[in-house]
Amino acid sequence: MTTIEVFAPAKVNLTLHVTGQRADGYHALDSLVVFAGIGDIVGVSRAEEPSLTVGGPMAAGVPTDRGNLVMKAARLMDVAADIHLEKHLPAAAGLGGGSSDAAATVSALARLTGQPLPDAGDLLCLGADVPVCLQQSTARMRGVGEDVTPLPGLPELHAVLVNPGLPVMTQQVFAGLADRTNPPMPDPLPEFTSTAALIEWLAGMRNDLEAPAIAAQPVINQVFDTLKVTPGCLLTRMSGSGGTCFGLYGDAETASSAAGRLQEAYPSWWVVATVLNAAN
Ligand SMILES: C[C@@](CO)(OP(=O)(O)O)[C@H](O)COP(=O)(O)OP(=O)(O)OC[C@H]1O[C@@H](n2ccc(N)nc2=O)[C@H](O)[C@@H]1O
Ligand SMILES: Nc1ncnc2c1ncn2[C@@H]1O[C@H](COP(=O)(O)OP(=O)(O)O)[C@@H](O)[C@H]1O
Repeated sequence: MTTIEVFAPAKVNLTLHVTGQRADGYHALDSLVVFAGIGDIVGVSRAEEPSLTVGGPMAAGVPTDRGNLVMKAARLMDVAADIHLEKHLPAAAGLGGGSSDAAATVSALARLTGQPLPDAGDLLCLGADVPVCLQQSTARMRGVGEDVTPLPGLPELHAVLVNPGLPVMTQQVFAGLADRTNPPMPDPLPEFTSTAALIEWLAGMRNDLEAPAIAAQPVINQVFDTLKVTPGCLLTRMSGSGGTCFGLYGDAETASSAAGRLQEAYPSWWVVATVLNAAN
């Protein structure tokens, strides 16, 4: 029996500007999206009836029924498959775990069956993050998530991702926005010749969802405070609708030592040192 495995990396929003709201309630975004070295793994093989097993260190609480986005992705492809999902990413964390799993499922099933990939509109129905997650490469994401422009050549970044273990509901965070019409990033984006230049520019950008996410889960403030004082931390920001925040560092060793300190001080938090944008 042929099994196809696809890596589903964490999505990290280096910036997330909310620039408007559509009549259907969805928000217009302008976001610089990168992918991390950590992620879930999706394995698919053909079956008589659809089935799903979920394992891995972050499996607790992840749906194992038709509500799982990997099952929705298989239904969209109209393929009966045995799916095994190995969760390494926290759920409801601003890392697009479910979206990345769904995109990986679509890719895996397309390879398994030879079917074409679904069109952009169908992918968007699985989740606003699914189109960018299908690309798995650095991009500027606009619209509600359907407008994905690849951004090759961005310098790679050494990061620590920190999630305090409390789920954050994306819909609730968008609903808590005080202002829905904020400035986009510059167009075109500047060209970055070094990591330092990129981080300096990022410091002038924003994640507009930080304030409503902190209102929903005040522990995010503690994550920021803790990350900021780790030696060598150059920038902190929240990813997506939270609660995962990231710190950026000048090199892998400094990031890894910051992660070690954080994990020791907060054993219940999910802490990972990783490279963002490596395969870019
Ligand atoms: C905020 C972002 C930023 O990358 O990331 P996450 O926090 O999910 O990782 C995404 O836009 C989330 O994408 P995704 O999680 O796939 O969103 P969906 O399931 O389509 O939508 C969840 C809810 O978020 C709100 N939503 C989502 C996207 C968008 N452009 N406008 C919205 O208002 C809607 O209230 C929707 O009901
Ligand atoms: N494969 C999946 N992995 C994680 N969560 C999933 C998955 N499929 C469905 N879900 C549901 O989607 C919700 C959002 O999870 P997730 O996609 O990880 O959020 P975020 O994009 O904020 O990181 C979870 O609360 C969970 O119930």
